[in-house]
Amino acid sequence: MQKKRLILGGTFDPIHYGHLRALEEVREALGMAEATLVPAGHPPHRQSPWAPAEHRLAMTRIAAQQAPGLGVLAYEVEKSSRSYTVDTLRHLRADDSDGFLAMVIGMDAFLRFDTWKDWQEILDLAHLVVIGRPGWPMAELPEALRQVLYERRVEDLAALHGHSRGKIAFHTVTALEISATQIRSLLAAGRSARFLLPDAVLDYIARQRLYHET
Ligand SMILES: Nc1ncnc2c1ncn2[C@@H]1O[C@H](COP(=O)(O)OP(=O)(O)OP(=O)(O)O)[C@@H](O)[C@H]1O
Ligand SMILES: O=C(O)c1ccc[n+]([C@@H]2O[C@H](COP(=O)([O-])O)[C@@H](O)[C@H]2O)c1
Repeated sequence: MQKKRLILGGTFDPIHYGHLRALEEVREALGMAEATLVPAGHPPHRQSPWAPAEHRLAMTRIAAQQAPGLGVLAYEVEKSSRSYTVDTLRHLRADDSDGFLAMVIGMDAFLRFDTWKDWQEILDLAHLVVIGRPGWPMAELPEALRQVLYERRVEDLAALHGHSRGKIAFHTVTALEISATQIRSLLAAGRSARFLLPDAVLDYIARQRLYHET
């Protein structure tokens, strides 16, 4: 069955309003009813997330309950191997080879996109929606990515709808300078992280004592 799918992958350690608001704004700008968060199980590029995958999945599910149409794909957490984005996209394409598939990626992640496993295949499996993030200028883009932009960039999100995959669009979202690193530091120092992430996620963190001093 052909679907329209919009995904945002992340370590989500923990998920916060920077993630949620960015995905919400892209979803709305694309005129889509649904969007999916994809927590990474074993991120290939990090030594180790702070919270175990099952807790990051649980926090992501709690956050997703806040909005109708927001879903969570547990695929990367449920498989034992490393979470390469290309594998997840192949998995989604196995279900729906022709449907519209777009992946949101922050500018900080896009600047290193040419180091991702089979990154050129990723571009043939899905659209990329690159969102601006405070402090990460485009000027730092490596040459390989400049070339890819030259070949694949479209003017705006609306132009993606003419294709099911393979294009890159930039979209500016409300700049929320929130990071999971900042939240972990605040909590470890015994300080408040309220209003940076959903209260229900904070309650879960407190119950599970995930980032607090021991
Ligand atoms: N405040 C934000 N605004 C827009 N995009 C964001 C924001 N925070 C994270 N993202 C994007 O969301 C995706 C997942 O991010 P991730 O889970 O690594 O969060 P993070 O806050 O960057 O975490 P950490 O501080 O641990 O590196 C990435 O593509 C990242 O660029
Ligand atoms: O597949 C890869 O090689 C790859 C390399 C770096 C990052 N990613 C994915 O990019 C997303 C954002 O990563 P991060 O570190 O910002 O949470 C997350 O879904 C990662 O699995 C994927």
